[in-house]
Amino acid sequence: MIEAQNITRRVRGRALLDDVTLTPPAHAITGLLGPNGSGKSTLLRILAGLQRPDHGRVLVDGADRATIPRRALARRIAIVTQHVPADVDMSVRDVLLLARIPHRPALAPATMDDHRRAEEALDAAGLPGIGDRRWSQLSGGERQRADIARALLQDPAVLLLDEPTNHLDIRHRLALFHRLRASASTVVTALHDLDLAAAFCDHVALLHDGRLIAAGTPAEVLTPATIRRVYQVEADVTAGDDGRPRIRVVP
Ligand SMILES: Nc1ncnc2c1ncn2[C@@H]1O[C@H](COP(=O)(O)OP(=O)(O)OP(=O)(O)O)[C@@H](O)[C@H]1O
Repeated sequence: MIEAQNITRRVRGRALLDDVTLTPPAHAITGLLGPNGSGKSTLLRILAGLQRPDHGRVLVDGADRATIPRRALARRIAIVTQHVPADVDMSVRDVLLLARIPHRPALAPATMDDHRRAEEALDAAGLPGIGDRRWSQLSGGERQRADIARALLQDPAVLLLDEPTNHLDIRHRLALFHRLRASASTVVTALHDLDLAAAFCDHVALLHDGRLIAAGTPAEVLTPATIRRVYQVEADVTAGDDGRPRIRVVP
């Protein structure tokens, strides 16, 4: 559905991404892992079309994304960036309704159904009744949850999330991943929390210095040797009853 082929991105001679090929399985959750500065956000931004690669291409349903009209892409791909903009002078409801624009004729106003769905999206995000609040007045965690609700309201075939849990408390982290698991979208999410990745991702891809060094199931990728190599920490990894790895970083 979405595919990165041989992506290289250089800035002032330095490779932020070096020949990265990623094929996230459709309708599954792919965790994009790697230390700070390893290239996760850059890859997500290139997948979303917010940045261009110097080499390589992104395919969407088999077609080069550069050839697909913006509006058609907006119906298929949604992104939640790491730093959700706060200085937006709009109501929460109006921000969410932006997600429906690609789904209706140009310049047509939001429909009753759009309004109903926006309220439902806020309810599902655990934010009932906040539609009239100003976006700029939400807390960091509320804004992150509302922005994820906006992206889901876009009904994207591909949902790209950059550190979607960095402002969320533990309950809302779990709630988010249960929702992602229930969604039909192909999800690619940058994550620092290896336990969360092990528990919920179907597939993980590990970046290190702009290179993809491992990809596969969490059990295949999240081994003590790989964690040591990439994160330079010692970790005990055991298999849970569900076969998924449980990771305990040795202090
Ligand atoms: N516009 C830019 N110009 C120069 N360097 C950049 C630019 N954007 C990103 N970088 C550098 O590219 C590298 C990869 O950054 P990126 O944000 O993709 O990493 P990341 O894996 O998402 O990191 P983090 O986990 O800290 O969010 C970093 O070293 C960063 O400093």
